[in-house]
Amino acid sequence: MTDTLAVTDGRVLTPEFDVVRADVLIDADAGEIIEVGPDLAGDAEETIDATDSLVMPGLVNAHGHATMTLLRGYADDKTLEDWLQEDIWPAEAELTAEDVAVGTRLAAVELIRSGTTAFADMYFHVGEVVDAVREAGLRARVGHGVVTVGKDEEAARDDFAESVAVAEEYDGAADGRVRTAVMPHAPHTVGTEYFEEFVPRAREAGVPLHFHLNETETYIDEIDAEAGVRPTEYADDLGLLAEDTWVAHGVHVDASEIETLAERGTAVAHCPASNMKLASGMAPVQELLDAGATVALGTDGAASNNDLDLFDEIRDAAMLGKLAADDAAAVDAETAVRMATEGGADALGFDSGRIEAGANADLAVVDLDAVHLTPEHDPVSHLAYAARGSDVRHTVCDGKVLMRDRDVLVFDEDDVRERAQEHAEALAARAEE
Ligand SMILES: N[C@@H](CCSC[C@H]1O[C@@H](n2cnc3c(=O)[nH]cnc32)[C@H](O)[C@@H]1O)C(=O)O
Ligand SMILES: [Zn+2]
Repeated sequence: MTDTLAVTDGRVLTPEFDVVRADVLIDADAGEIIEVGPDLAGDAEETIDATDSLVMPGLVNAHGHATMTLLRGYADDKTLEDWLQEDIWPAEAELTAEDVAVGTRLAAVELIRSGTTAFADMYFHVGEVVDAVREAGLRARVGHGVVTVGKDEEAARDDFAESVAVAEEYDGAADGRVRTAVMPHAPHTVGTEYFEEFVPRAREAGVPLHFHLNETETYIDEIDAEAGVRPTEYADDLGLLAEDTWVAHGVHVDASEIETLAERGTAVAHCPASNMKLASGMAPVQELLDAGATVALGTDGAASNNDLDLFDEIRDAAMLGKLAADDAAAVDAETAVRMATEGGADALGFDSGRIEAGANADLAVVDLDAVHLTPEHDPVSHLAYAARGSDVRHTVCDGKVLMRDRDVLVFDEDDVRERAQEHAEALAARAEE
């Protein structure tokens, strides 16, 4: 007999965005939703209570660098270029595999606490990331980030080759919860000849690609100077754009680039908090959506955010989307919540982000019994504009309970925090030597 779990006595956010009273019955072994409907508790071996709560799809963080939690608050208030070159890259040069293990666990606890069940990760020491994901019970699309600028030919080729090898090695790890992608950092930080050599190899390996696109004007100028075209056209010519590819940011995309992304089916992971903090600009999210592009949400690394609470991104995406469009009706509440759930799942290629029979059992149960959520006119409005990660009571991923009544079950949280503090201090000391 299969293990079953029922989420009982709550209200459920349906794929149509109706809110209905229903239980959710889950096959915990298969990690799938069996049924959504009334009175299913009797059929289950284990139950979790959702009284006064809203059961929503687990949030999907579609762009980030989990280990960068160790650099949270390390360097703030700078442009992207200065911040990376003066602070982040020197610190990352000192990062060890153990730092990645510790930092990714810290990120995992934060994600679970705020109802995120799937995330994307572009970093290095990917084996450590995979181990942390396995232990956390989360779902992730991970990859090794490639930078070739400043490297000699051999080191550059090794870096890209490693990204392909890592993607092949770990795809399907952690009972299939880990999927992979080849992750060249950005069009301007990887040389053309390396894209030409390795993109076909990534396609042969059957894995997606993920990279930063048009994050700042400076980055666009670099491609313009080198190739005389917009970066999206440059990426398209190199075969980088496809349905299973998703890009981060897409801040400064013009009308023809928006059309290209939509035509290729390449999703955009919008990172509003990171874009505001680094003053990168305002992504034309409503225009992307109107063109038919899939838009997901990401936090980016914690060092440019400075947390991993996707409820902030939902709210920021709605707010910034209105400002960018100069239209208060742009990026409405439902749209913003959809980007953080089904948009992210579609971008990352997971059958999650919807609470319906047959989908992955990835859920967040949000406690609506709170002063800042009173009164209730429209729960979807609350999810977009008033709820926060700390309102999440239970987190379920792949049919397993990762957090119950705000108690994270998969890690010793105090131990994770203590080790993160130690590793962050030692890292900062090495970087300043
Ligand atoms: N193997 C590469 C590492 C690339 S990982 C991905 C990189 O993205 C960097 N990163 C973090 N946030 C941002 C951002 O907002 N824009 C661009 N890069 C970022 C991060 O610091 C990390 O170095 C190397 O040898 O340097
Ligand atoms: Zn990034």
